[in-house]
Amino acid sequence: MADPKPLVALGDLTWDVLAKPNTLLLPGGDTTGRVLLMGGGSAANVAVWAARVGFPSSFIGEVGRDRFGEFAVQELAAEGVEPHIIWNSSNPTGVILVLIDAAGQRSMLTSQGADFDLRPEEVPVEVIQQAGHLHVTAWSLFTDPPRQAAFKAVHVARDAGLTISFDPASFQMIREIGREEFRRMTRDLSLDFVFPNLDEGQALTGAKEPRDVLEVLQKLYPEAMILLKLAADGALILDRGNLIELQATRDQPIDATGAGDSFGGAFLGHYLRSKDALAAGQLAVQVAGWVIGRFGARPPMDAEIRQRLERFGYAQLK
Ligand SMILES: Nc1ncnc2c1ncn2[C@@H]1O[C@H](COP(=O)(O)OP(=O)(O)OP(=O)(O)O)[C@@H](O)[C@H]1O
Ligand SMILES: O=C(O)C(=O)C[C@H](O)[C@H](O)CO
Repeated sequence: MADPKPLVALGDLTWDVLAKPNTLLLPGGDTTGRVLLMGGGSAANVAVWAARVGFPSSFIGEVGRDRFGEFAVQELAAEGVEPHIIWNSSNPTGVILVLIDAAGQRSMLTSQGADFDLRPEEVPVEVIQQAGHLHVTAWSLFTDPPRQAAFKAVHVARDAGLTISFDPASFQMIREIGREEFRRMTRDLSLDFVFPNLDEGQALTGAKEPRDVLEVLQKLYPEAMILLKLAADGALILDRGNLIELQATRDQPIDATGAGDSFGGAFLGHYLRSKDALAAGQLAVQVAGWVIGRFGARPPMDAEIRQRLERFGYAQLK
């Protein structure tokens, strides 16, 4: 069968600086460093995880013309994500400081750098027109010009018949933009998939209980599949009236950074091929559970994740 048209994620490609008190961090659990630097950015993470489950994927975003930018782009390419990069000579590559507590919960301080310079005229229209799916996050909606760039990308995608997914990214952002304004902006995007976590779902709807949140979200985005991520309580998917409940795995939480992005990327990578929301959701919780048991959003693949992917028929992956 011919390869499906790629997923293209538009938005942030950054470095995460991960720090956890009293823990020495290095990829693979080595103990020779105190702070771990790992590629991040929500949109880039989604592209990487879609690629890791074997779906053709690409990324559009802006990084500084600096060593961090070059390295971040090389990493994407090594993951099999096709980079479409706008190089910025006046603003550096974004850096996210991630503080992780003993329970694995994280808080972030973001310095978006070049991310927040992406202008509508820099969006490579033909890359979107040749793709099958566009993923955007609320990091692009916080300010102009990336907001206008994201709107342009969505309009191009709609005209070219792509499906579109959206991650609200942060409840603080919903609060800062304002619930009504955030709703207005995102309803205009005519989304096919919305991926909030519980905090974001609550901030968007004013409801408290997950099922109430889901119901209001479905009214706000009637055409979309809603995927409500509930951390240790798994996830709920509302697929046009059909409710799917997903149990979380029992992985020991080390660091929650990027759990939601890995969930989204793995889900999309599976679903866009299979159109099977249950199987894609089951894969997504396995992938996200593996991620929370390790540092960072894109820990190096190991035997454990390969085994999990093999159960879903991904035996051929590197
Ligand atoms: N403690 C946990 N135990 C098992 N699985 C978890 C745990 N925390 C998160 N997950 C898995 O990760 C998925 C996404 O987590 P969460 O609900 O925290 O999303 P998020 O807040 O978007 O994540 P992120 O930290 O990337 O912002 C969950 O649906 C679940 O499958
Ligand atoms: O601030 C951003 O742009 C982010 O996307 C933060 C991400 O969640 C973080 O980098 C996770 O890898």
